Amino acid sequence: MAHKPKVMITRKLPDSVLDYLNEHCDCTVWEGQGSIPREELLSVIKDYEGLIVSAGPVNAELIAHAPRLKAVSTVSVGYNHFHTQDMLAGGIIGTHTPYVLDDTVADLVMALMLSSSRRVAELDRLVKQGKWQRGAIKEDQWFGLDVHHTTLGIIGMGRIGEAIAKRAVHGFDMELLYYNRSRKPETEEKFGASYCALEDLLRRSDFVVLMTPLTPETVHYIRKEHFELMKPSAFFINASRGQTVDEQALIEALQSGQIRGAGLDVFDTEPVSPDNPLLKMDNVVTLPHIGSATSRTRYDMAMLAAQNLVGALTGGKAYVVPELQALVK
Ligand SMILES: O=CC(=O)O
Repeated sequence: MAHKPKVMITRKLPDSVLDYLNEHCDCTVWEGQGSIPREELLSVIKDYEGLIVSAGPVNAELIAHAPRLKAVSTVSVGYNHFHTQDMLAGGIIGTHTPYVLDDTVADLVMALMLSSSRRVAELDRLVKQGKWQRGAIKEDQWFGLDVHHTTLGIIGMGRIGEAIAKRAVHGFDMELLYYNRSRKPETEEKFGASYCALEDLLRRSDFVVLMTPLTPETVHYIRKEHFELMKPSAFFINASRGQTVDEQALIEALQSGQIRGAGLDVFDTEPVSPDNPLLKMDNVVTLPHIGSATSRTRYDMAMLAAQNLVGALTGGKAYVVPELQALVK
């Protein structure tokens, strides 16, 4: 019988994904609560050739404990937990799950825009608290701001940025500005989008959506001086990674009224600390990092991560992250 690579799976996966993996690999699944403790992972990883994760650093420390490791597959599109220099030096292939979540994350970004500007979460709380009584509150106190026919600025025009652009331009008649490392002439044509400098985008947008991946270059990419440029009526939406924003500067911009509100799916520290001031603000919609969390998309991501791992271990097809593609050429 052909050699089946030993694979460690550090998170729960659907049964049919496990069945697929078991056909190709000799699998061990972490059965404990939550994610596997680091010490536990470091102590068992020495026997494994493959690893499935969704968080936790894949770095020199882990690689030093893993003499047989060949590939790590993350069940996420973001791979900021991959220390790609260390992986390159160790010859460890890293894969991720692009494409399958683009529309689902774009839907959530629209939800954050709509719920922050139309005060959906805030007014839902108010109704449930029995405060919807005629005359008790002046109705215009509940008014929000429109999404349609306003200006959207997207920072980071990748696949998810494009899926947001499609909804915003074709569904909500929004004018689209974008800032990206490189210009995207096709996107400009398809959505009538204008490429502009970051500062210009911040000044002109009613909604600023941050979609840039977290890399060493994008840590605290949006800071105090950026919020200072935004309109007092603008909303800041983040569904990328919390560390792409200086969270303290965001808190201060919201407290001082420099911007009108925010829709956040990600935080500097996750799970977010219960005493984070953002949780006390009615003008901020807070979600627990659920951008891709629909049953179908999470299933597709799990299956793609499994296929990636098998592909990476057997020389087949896999979505290897760009920084590590040299390992499979
Ligand atoms: O945040 C989710 C992902 O990177 O897939």
